[in-house]
Amino acid sequence: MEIESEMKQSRFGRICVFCGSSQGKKSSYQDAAIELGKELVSRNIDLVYGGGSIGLMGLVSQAVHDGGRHVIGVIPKTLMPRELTGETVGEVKAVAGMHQRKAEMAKHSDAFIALPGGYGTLEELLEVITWAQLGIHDKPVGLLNVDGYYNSLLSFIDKAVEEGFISPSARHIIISAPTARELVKKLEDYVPCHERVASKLNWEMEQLGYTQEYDISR
Ligand SMILES: C/C(=C\CNc1ncnc2c1ncn2[C@@H]1O[C@H](COP(=O)(O)O)[C@@H](O)[C@H]1O)CO
Repeated sequence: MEIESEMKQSRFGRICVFCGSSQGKKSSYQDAAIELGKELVSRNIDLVYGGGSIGLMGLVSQAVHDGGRHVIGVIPKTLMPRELTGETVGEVKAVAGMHQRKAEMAKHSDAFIALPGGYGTLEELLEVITWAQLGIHDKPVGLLNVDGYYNSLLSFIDKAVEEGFISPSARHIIISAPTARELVKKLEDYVPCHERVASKLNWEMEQLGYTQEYDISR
């Protein structure tokens, strides 16, 4: 029993989940979103996500909310009408636009997980990977590779390493696993080991026009 409670003690207070605004064709994608929500609840981790109730976003947020953990949905004002994104559970943070949303989601999270999704999910995932590579943050980034959904992306990234566009140490930024339980366990154990382009710099997202309140490294 003691071992069980030790296992559930997380180093993360909040995890940001990127995922499809669609549900995907296979029920395994929907099951994985709910499983991930339950896994966060079992480890007392709160959720940060893109807001709304559509697609996998709705399933993961509902599962975390139903389990009694806090949910923060970060949503641009233009996407706030209910007919666009549905009802948001938990706390809603309204932001000016997509860039501010990503910075705000990152700032409030201790780690990131991508479930299956489309362009939006890929863009959010690749941005936090790029930020890790640059040394803007050193928060773990996980890919929930449900039913091999991300196999071709992982192969492409390996190809980019082979061809000299991604350094082998930066390849280690992405942590992947087929189930939520295995993935969160790996994220808990993650130690950053890539060479940062500009380590220990106090990034303030100046390039995006944000001030110190958007420093996501802390
Ligand atoms: C475009 C319209 C509705 C989409 N509604 C969305 N509401 C909230 N957040 C969204 C929406 N669409 C994309 N996102 C963000 O991107 C990620 C999912 O995108 P994907 O392309 O489905 O993978 C998600 O994490 C959100 O942050 C009106 O027709």
